Amino acid sequence: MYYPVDTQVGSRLLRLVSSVTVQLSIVIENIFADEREALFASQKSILFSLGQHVSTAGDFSGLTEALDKNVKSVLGYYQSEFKILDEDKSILFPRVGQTGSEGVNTSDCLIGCLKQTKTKPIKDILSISEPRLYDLSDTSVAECFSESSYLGVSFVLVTRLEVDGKILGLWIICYTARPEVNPDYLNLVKGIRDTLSLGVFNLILNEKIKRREHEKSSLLEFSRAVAGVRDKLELGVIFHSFLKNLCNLDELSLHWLSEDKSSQYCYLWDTDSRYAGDPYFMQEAESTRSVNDGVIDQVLSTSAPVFVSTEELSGLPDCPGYLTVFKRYGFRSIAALPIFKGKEIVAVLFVKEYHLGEADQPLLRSLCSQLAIAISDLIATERVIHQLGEINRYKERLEEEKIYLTRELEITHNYSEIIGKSPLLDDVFKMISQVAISDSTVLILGETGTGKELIARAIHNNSPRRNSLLVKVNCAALPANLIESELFGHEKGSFTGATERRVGKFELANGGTLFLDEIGEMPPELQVKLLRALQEKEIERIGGRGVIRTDVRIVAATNRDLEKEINSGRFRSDLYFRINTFPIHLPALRDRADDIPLLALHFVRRFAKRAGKEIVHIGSSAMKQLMSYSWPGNVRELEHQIERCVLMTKGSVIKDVYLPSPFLPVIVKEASSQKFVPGKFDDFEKDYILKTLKYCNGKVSGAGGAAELLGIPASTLTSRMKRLNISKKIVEKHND
Ligand SMILES: Nc1ncnc2c1ncn2[C@@H]1O[C@H](COP(=O)(O)OP(=O)(O)OP(=O)(O)O)[C@@H](O)[C@H]1O
Repeated sequence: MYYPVDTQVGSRLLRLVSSVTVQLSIVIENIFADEREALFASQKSILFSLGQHVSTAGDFSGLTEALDKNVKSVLGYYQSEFKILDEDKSILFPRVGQTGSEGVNTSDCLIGCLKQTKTKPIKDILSISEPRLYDLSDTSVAECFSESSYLGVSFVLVTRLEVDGKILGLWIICYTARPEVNPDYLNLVKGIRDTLSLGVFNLILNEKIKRREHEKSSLLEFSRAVAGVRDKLELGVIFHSFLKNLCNLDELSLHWLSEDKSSQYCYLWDTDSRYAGDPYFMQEAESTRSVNDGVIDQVLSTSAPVFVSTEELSGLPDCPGYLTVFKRYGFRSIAALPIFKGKEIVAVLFVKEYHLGEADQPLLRSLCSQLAIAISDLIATERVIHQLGEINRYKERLEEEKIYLTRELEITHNYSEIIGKSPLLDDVFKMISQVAISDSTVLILGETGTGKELIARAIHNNSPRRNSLLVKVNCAALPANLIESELFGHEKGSFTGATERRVGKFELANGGTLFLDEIGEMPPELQVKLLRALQEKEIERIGGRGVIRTDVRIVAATNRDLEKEINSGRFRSDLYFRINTFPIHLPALRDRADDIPLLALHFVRRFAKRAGKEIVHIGSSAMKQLMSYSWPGNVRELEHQIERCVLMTKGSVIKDVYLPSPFLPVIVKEASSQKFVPGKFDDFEKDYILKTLKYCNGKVSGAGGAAELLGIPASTLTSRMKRLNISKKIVEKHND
């Protein structure tokens, strides 16, 4: 309804209205100003209180608590989160400490949600300095906040945290419904963000300082631990505990490179890992391999960590087994990290599914370079110990050789010549030249004193083994219980009396020839062991823990009829067949009488020289006697006979020989003239030896000694005397 206004009344009214309007405007303006001031004051007090709480927050958890306490109700959010950039700004790490409504800790959902800053939406978000609201139903950004949407968040207001132009990360405010974001709200958010930025900056700095201190103390602890390491085992334990605990590295294996970087082998591995006990891994890892496995070669060429998925691995053309094992045990990826000693890469560390954070690198690098120094020290020590062991073994062998050669020198005379031109000896020479060059086992058969040892030496000296030792073992001269140790050696403490470790004759003869003299006397239990050693070319020291490979040529000799010995059960037929591959029969001296003058003159020259006499000839009657004697003791007997003649001869010609023929029939006669009384063979043997000793006035060895008369070596007689309990006293008693 419209009322016409009296112009006078109307203009008065208009003036009144306009002055009221002015007044009203002033009042309203004042009210607004008051309200803004109140809002400003409340924002100021919020920011003030927040600032106080932020400055005392010791970590991101405290920071979030401070936020929730001071601004959560004002901003009306559901939860808020921080994502902080790593040092090289390539990754956004969610920081532990986000709390949801009612204090629900959601941090677990966010662990591991790393964001690569190079990817499109994250890159864009980081480039905006002003707070921006994102609707999570928009798929182009939802992926960046996937963990939030999982918690029922539908909007996020994201703002960059920065101090002096240095971007620190993002503050993400999460809402379950669209918030009303007006300019006042935005101003408050910005104010809070600036306070938070300072808090975050301080926290990051604080963390850095703490990390450095931790690094320093860890390194100190590590070097202390490593300094006390004595062996690989101890180093392995330290290696695992430090790298696992400090750098969170798991399932480790360290591959050491050769000096020329062409090959590598696994030096240490995680004994707790699932694959550690896998025989395939062990076999693969412990053997030396080329570095060209598609991974280590990459590390070497780039001098940087290499990350490979196990899928990729199995596609590599020559992928070694130790890498494929990782796939078999379910690893999705492997990191291969170079380990430096100074500037040189000395090893590569394989780690399971590992993301190498920038922050971990300095500590890891320092730990690894200390480890590398420790390993190279250990390897150098191992090498020195190994070399010392080798030197000691070598010294031991040289020592044994020296003892042996000295002993040999004492007991042997001149074996360089085999004297004789008879057709029978010629046949022997032919056989020696046939067999010497081969590695065949030779069995020399012949009566005592026919020169079997001489032939054995000739075989050795004409064989390719001549520069190594010919080692002799007299199987008859040693008691049965000692022959085994003599042949195979023993470890210290392996039996009573084994006070020192001893290298056996088999080992001593390695590369050379072992002469088993009087093999027919070897005790049956040892014959089995000898057969095994000959067949398998391996021996075992008494009390030893492993077998020792040997390369020995065997020459055996006996004056026994081995076939008879087999029939009587004293010699193993299998051993006989093993050693009888190339038999050489030495003729008895009586069967090659043509050689007697040559041999006799040879011995005259030798003994005359030794006695300082000038004897040049053997008279014809003496020679006749020598030629007609039957020589049961063969060349040895002739040798001793001539020695005696030389000693007895005054002029330059040997006119008389002193052959033992008169005495032997005496004994035989005496024995045969008596009425036969059956008795033990040992008793008969004992009696016979005693009588011979009596005849020789107790002289065992040398010219005119009992051994010569009995036609056996002095060592054999001594051992038989021991066995039959014939002591010096008994001999003397017998003489009385
Ligand atoms: N043809 C020879 N020329 C020179 N000396 C010889 C010859 N044959 C044997 N002798 C000498 O005779 C001695 C006995 O020789 P050897 O010890 O080789 O005999 P053997 O057959 O091994 O005796 P045994 O069976 O008793 O052990 C040695 O001193 C050796 O030098």
